Amino acid sequence: MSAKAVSVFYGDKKAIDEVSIDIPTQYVTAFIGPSGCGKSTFLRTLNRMNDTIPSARVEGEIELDGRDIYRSGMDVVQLRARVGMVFQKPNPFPKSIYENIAYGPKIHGLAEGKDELDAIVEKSLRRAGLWEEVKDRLQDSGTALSGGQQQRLCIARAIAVDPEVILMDEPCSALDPIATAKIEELIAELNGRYAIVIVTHSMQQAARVSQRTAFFHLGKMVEYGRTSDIFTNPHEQRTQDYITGRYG
Ligand SMILES: Nc1ncnc2c1ncn2[C@@H]1O[C@H](COP(=O)(O)OP(=O)(O)OP(=O)(O)O)[C@@H](O)[C@H]1O
Repeated sequence: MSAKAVSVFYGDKKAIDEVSIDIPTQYVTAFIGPSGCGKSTFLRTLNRMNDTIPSARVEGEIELDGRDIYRSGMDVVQLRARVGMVFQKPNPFPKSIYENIAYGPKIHGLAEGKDELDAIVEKSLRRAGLWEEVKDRLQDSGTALSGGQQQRLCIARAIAVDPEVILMDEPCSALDPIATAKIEELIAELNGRYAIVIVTHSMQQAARVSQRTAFFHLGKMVEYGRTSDIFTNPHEQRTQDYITGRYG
């Protein structure tokens, strides 16, 4: 995916100012920066989640496989399958574990029959590291799982429709350290198969899970580069100030 000179407005207020970035498939990209700098706003432009906010307006270009995702005629439901999203708070459907995963492949016509659907459900749950924990209770409600399991269920749900990109907006902020560690391990396992973008407030987490980091400040992307460089040798004073805890 790539963004070129993307600005986002809420009414008259500019929340993102001409951000350009390439999001490569082979890396996990972390978005960091102080609260309110626009990380989530920018993340949501990447699968047009901002369309759901009436006052939001996007300028610039965002391409997926070389085609503008804001072009007229773009099927947004299809787009959100190709660019999946995992939110701060796990949000499984109030349906069975099985249905949480099967729903997407069904509506997108990805399975021919029950056997194929079963196979997608199993593969997605395995990939999300949840299969062993739930294989004997696939008909239980997804909402009855622990918070960490629910978040892995949401990741499995995103995987089930075979996305190219997975966007994660602070996916561990509602989880305890053990559940957080599991999600981080999972991100490492998924790395390379999908382009992953993660918004995080934890610089330790960004350093652990990502290979590329973008630092945002006041709606601008101040610096982007290898995560190791951003944390050890940033070029910009504002990045240096943030990572050394001077603000944020
Ligand atoms: N729905 C909205 N309507 C109006 N303004 C909004 C809306 N959502 C966000 N904003 C404003 O846009 C700016 C960027 O917010 P955003 O949530 O993207 O920042 P963030 O860096 O993700 O913050 P945080 O780390 O606290 O989640 C803020 O000034 C915020 O108040």
